[in-house]
Amino acid sequence: MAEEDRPKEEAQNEWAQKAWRALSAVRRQSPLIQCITNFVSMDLMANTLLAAGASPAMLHSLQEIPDFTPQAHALLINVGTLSDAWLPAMKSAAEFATQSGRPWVLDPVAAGATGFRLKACLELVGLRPTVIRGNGSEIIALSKASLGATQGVDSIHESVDAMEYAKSLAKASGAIVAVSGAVDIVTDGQQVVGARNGVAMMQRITATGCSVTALIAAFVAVDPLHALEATVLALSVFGVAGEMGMEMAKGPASLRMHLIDSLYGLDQPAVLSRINITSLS
Ligand SMILES: Nc1ncnc2c1ncn2[C@@H]1O[C@H](COP(=O)(O)OP(=O)(O)OP(=O)(O)O)[C@@H](O)[C@H]1O
Ligand SMILES: Cc1ncsc1CCO
Ligand SMILES: [Mg+2]
Repeated sequence: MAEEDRPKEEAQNEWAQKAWRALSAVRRQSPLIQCITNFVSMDLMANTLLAAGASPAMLHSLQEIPDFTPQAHALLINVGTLSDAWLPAMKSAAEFATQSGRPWVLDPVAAGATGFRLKACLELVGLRPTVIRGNGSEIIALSKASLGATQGVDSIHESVDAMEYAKSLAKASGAIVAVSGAVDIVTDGQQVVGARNGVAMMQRITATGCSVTALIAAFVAVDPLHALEATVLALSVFGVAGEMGMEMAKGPASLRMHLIDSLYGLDQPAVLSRINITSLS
């Protein structure tokens, strides 16, 4: 190795060690993750959390939140199939999580697609999520607080196009902001870290983004004082599972299965050799 590459290599190794420790903590502690999520994502999200060693619970009744949310180690709110009836439950759960000192994570699906959705997402941001994870178009819409520039739930932007918007959203909201894509970008408004794991085929499976947001909730649940690190580690670990799954897959449907199997079976050598995280700031 060239002398000048050594610090980079050391930083990379450090991230990889942290990833293995974080995944091991999730497996050991099996944090309970309350997910208020869209109908499309429920199955893949619950199975992603189980494969990682966490414990998912898809509860969204307003009446159950006072009893249940304080018991959960983290909360995930995803507005993918938002309706009038669900929004009060989302807000109540966010408030209970915060009051109970639990981290909560927001997935602002298609934030720029409709006025109702954008307003709801902005109100949820006002309830101080620990982390916000979206695709490029979602983070741009949320940061600008304006409609447009999205293809429904799919992004028309590269994650790197959203970097400055992510930083300003992080500064304005106090949340860690993550933008998924070829490079997953994570920022607290100052520091920016990139994770380069994953395969493009993951975009061809619905709810991989939703599921990695739930995985972020699980990683933050076991290390709530280091939410930026936990977020980038969750994104990278999910990406590694995608890379390994792709080696066995024939297309999106078999990738979905092999990704879950790979996440479940991830071992230390695979994590240490594949994690690809670098500082971008
Ligand atoms: N070009 C790419 N190369 C590698 N990984 C990618 C690429 N695009 C997306 N991913 C990965 O795919 C997953 C989903 O990201 P994506 O940006 O598609 O989320 P999303 O649009 O919110 O998805 P959904 O709404 O369907 O849940 C993330 O883990 C991300 O890292
Ligand atoms: C396809 C779709 N529509 C609303 S939510 C969702 C899942 C991916 O975000
Ligand atoms: Mg999404």
